[in-house]
Amino acid sequence: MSDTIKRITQVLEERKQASPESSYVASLYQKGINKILEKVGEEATETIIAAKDAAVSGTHDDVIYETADLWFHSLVMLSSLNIDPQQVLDELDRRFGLSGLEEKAARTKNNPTSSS
Ligand SMILES: N=c1c2ncn([C@@H]3O[C@H](COP(=O)(O)OP(=O)(O)OP(=O)(O)O)[C@@H](O)[C@H]3O)c2ncn1[C@@H]1O[C@H](COP(=O)(O)O)[C@@H](O)[C@H]1O
Repeated sequence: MSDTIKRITQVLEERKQASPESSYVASLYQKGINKILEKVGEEATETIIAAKDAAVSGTHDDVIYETADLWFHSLVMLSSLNIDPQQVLDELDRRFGLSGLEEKAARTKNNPTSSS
């Protein structure tokens, strides 16, 4: 796992014992999964808007900032569900080198009614 993800994951785990008054992450845990998912959705939307702006303006600062917010809140979501981010990285590793088009063709062949 990257050192950055490892360090953040460790802090997110520690924040499960922290008070919501002293920690943003603890305040999210206290508000619960629906609030955390709301933040993920909000940050995803802000990332899309920033990326559309970046595609026109060519400036990248906002899209980097918003993507960091999105990744961070996704890590909070995983942590709140007690899912190790390494499992997501393992899944990406498993897919590495497997063409998305081939994977989709195999999936459609096995389940012809699947539309996604
Ligand atoms: N990486 C982050 C990080 N990225 C973004 N944020 C916070 O995420 C929030 C983003 O939400 P918004 O932009 O919508 O701001 P907001 O209006 O305050 O949010 P709402 O009140 O609407 O929920 C801001 O409060 C940011 O400060 C983060 N907060 C914490 N971390 C990491 O988590 C660690 C633990 O943080 P604490 O639990 O606060 O100590 C920190 O040391 C950092 O490493």
